[in-house]
Amino acid sequence: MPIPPYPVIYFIHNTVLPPPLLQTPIIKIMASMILTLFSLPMARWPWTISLVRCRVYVFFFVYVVCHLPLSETIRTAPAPGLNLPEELQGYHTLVPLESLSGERRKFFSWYSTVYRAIGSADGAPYTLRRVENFRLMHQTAFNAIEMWARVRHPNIVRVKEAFTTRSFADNSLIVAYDYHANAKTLYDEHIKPKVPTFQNGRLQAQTTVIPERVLWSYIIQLSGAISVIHDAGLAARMIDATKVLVTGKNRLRISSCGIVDVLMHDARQDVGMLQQEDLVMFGRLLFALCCNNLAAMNTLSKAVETLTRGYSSDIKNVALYLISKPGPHKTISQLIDMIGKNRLMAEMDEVQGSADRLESELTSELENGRLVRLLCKFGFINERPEFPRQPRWSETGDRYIIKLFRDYVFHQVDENGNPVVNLSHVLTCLNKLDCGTEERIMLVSRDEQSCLVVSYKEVKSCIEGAFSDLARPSR
Ligand SMILES: Nc1ncnc2c1ncn2[C@@H]1O[C@H](COP(=O)(O)OP(=O)(O)OP(=O)(O)O)[C@@H](O)[C@H]1O
Repeated sequence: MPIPPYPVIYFIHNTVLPPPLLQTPIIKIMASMILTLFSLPMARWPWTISLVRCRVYVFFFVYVVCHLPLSETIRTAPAPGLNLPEELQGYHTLVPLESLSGERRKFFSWYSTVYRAIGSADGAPYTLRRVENFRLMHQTAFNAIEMWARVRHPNIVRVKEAFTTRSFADNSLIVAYDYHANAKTLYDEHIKPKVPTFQNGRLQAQTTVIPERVLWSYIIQLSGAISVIHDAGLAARMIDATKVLVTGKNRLRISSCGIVDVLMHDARQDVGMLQQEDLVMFGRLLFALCCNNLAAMNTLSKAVETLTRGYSSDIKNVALYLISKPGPHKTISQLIDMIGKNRLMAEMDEVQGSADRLESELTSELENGRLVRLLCKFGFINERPEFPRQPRWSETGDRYIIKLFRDYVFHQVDENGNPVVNLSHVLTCLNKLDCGTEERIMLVSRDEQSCLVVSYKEVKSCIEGAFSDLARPSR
């Protein structure tokens, strides 16, 4: 079935059905029914459905089915009914990453919304933070964004660019960032009250206590990020549980960098002072995480008490140091010294261990990729209906070996004639084929009239020959 061109899908998506219908379970059921229908032989299709109409429906429902499980990972459909611009200075397919209904918190004095959008230049997803009704007074406000765009750190969400636009029917400021699928804020991950669950037969509120080991990892990651920001002559100005993202297992990234510099451009402030404020904000964040409460610092003595109950004196010292009075010796490097080399080494070991785990996962995916490529070649070569009478593809030609090998791998039967479905046999054969080993196997035709002894190496060269023959533009 040909893949429908994007404009067709887009047209159907936007015109045929009202958007809310796209989300309903009934559509899912209808979609699977139509797909089943399509998979039936043509003779059994209801006569009322013409081939063309059916194809349109199928394209549409395949499209809907593909897009229904919209998750943080896959957001490809433009958000319906929100009147979002279709194109925004090199971005398209805007999808809000937060609810636009209900009470909205202000971002400083402005309302802001975060969208995921696709960059037209590279097709990659980006995050756009839009500040509503913001009038840019001086173009120089974007100088800071240029400095931020040069900052690269694994614990900072990369700033891409900033621009103003009237595409939302107001004066909006847009700052574009890298997009991290499935990102949650620290607030959502640890502080937001969770739905109560049944435990030991009773409905109980869920509390999340962050283990001390994880907290140290957070402290180390954020210290590294802040250190790079301060070294670049900048200040983060937004170290807050709602602005630090968790993008993987305990992996933190400071988001929304640079935006405050643009918003507050006119109130020029000393960078040194702002960097001192970063440290205090970092301390507040630590208290919020340890006490499970964003406003923990409002009653400091209680917050210190809670922290002391749950964590070591080293954590308490770090938190108190961060919220202490600014001073020339209060710096992020001083904090890194306080963390100590043992904890830094432990974090490094953890990072290397996790890199090893990822690499080994990736290696098995590579193996899978090789096997899928081989299977695709098989699919292309076997049972080509257009060559039944050509000698090379006949029962005596070299392509016959491929057919017998396919039977050897997939169509073996036991002594009672029952199919043998043995995945490890298939994988072993395909791996030997991929390596082209010298090991020889006996291939027997289905009528047992012909029998060939060949090596995997020979089968491999037959397959490669047949495939390159097929792939040649003019045979
Ligand atoms: N770079 C990013 N990549 C992926 N998701 C992001 C990115 N930045 C923000 N998000 C997601 O967008 C959502 C909204 O972000 P936002 O900063 O507005 O958080 P918030 O909790 O709604 O804060 P506020 O209450 O201040 O609006 C969050 O769920 C966050 O996970």
